[in-house]
Amino acid sequence: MEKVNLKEKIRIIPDFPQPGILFKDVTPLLKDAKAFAYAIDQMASKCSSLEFDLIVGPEARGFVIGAPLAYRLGVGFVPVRKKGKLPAATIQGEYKLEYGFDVLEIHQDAIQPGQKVLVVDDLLATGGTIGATVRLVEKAQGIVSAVVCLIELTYLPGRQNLKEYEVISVIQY
Ligand SMILES: O=P(O)(O)OC[C@H]1O[C@H](OP(=O)(O)OP(=O)(O)O)[C@H](O)[C@@H]1O
Ligand SMILES: Nc1ncnc2[nH]cnc12
Repeated sequence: MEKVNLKEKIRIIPDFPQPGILFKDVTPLLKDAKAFAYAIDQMASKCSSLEFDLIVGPEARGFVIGAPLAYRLGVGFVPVRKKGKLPAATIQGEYKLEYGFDVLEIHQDAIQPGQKVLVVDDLLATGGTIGATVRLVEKAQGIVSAVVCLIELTYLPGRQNLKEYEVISVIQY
């Protein structure tokens, strides 16, 4: 596939959603068919040597990236959602964001004990969201093979906060 400069497709919005945050807006990348396909293919190729049975991704941007990656890699997708959205029995975990707190949930029966999981999101900042997602996978007795993100903010301690896990990213700031 023809190379795409993915950084050119990411728009940086200063002071969103609060002062001091440089928000990395992936919507221009998502609406560009070639860039979106190239981004998913780049993520997929970085996963080629890993063993996994499932992708787990957190709401909302983790769905937009995790679901096409699951399709591309030929595995199923399991959603992790913000509190109160999943209909069946759940496991819950609290987490801290670069800009706030929230609770995430996964269906209790979404992962079979021992299944290998790739945790996927659009962006790794502090690692709060992915850390909470990893904890939910492990509470469900899944095994985290790796954490895979499109974007990594290397000026924040996401990778350090996930140091027990392999962390893969395609674009770094
Ligand atoms: O590494 P962290 O500090 O946890 O930050 C990264 C998370 O923040 C964003 O999600 P957000 O909570 O803004 O929700 P959204 O996907 O629903 O927009 C992003 O999509 C990641 O999930
Ligand atoms: N700086 C940032 N840009 C986009 N999404 C984010 N999630 C957490 N921090 C973010």
